[in-house]
Amino acid sequence: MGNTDRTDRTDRTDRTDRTDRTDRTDRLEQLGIKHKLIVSCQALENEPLHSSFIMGRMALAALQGGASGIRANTAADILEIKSQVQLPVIGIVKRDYPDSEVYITPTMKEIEELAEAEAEIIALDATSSPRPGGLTLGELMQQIRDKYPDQLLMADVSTVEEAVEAEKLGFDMVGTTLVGYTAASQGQKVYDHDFEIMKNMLQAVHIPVIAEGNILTPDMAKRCLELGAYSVVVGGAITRPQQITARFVEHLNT
Ligand SMILES: CC(=O)N[C@H](C=O)[C@@H](O)[C@H](O)[C@H](O)COP(=O)(O)O
Repeated sequence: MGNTDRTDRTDRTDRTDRTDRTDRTDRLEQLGIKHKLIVSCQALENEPLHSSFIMGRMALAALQGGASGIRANTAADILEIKSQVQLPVIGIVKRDYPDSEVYITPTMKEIEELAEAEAEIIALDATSSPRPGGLTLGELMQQIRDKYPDQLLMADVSTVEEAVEAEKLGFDMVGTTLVGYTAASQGQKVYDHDFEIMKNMLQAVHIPVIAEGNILTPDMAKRCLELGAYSVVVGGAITRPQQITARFVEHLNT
């Protein structure tokens, strides 16, 4: 009898999870970012363009150029961006914690800030790096899903294994954002060997794969979509003039 009760409860939970997931998949489709360009508008405290006002105008420029979505850091920037453009936002909060290398939306606190700012998608570090407070990614996911069952979640990963794990944990999409930025992916670039890591991720998971990180040219962005990426996120090559300038200068000096 007890077992039957448990089975019924598990079935119900499974059904609810499946319904939530189907709803979220429909909502992702409705955002209109499939096969489209998303522009990341970010400037940290140590960057010349650090300012919510400027990020809002960057987003407006991106909209005028034809972007279909924006990626942004902090609730303040997201609110300003949303006052300028009606585009879906992938929100993150970059915050350093003393006991962890994880800095992209590391804890529930940042998730709450982004949910409050109504980011259509929340992205968080889903690498195997140890998290603040010793919480596992699975434990954090459980907390997020308990509080925000409808929230679309993007896993920023650095390896194929992390992408597989993210899918198992119930993320709605996975991004190549952190390729080259973790110990596990040191020395790699997402575009190496014709985007080999991304191709392997596309083989390994069923959820959408978003190409992000070091996509430097329109050709690269197009290639990502040709290979099957759901969307492509471009940041520095569009919104960080210091990086763009350095690329020109370096080329002139070689
Ligand atoms: C590694 C990390 O912290 N990436 C951050 C994630 O949001 C941003 O600083 C990047 O600009 C963004 O991922 C887009 O990439 P790129 O600027 O290379 O096009």
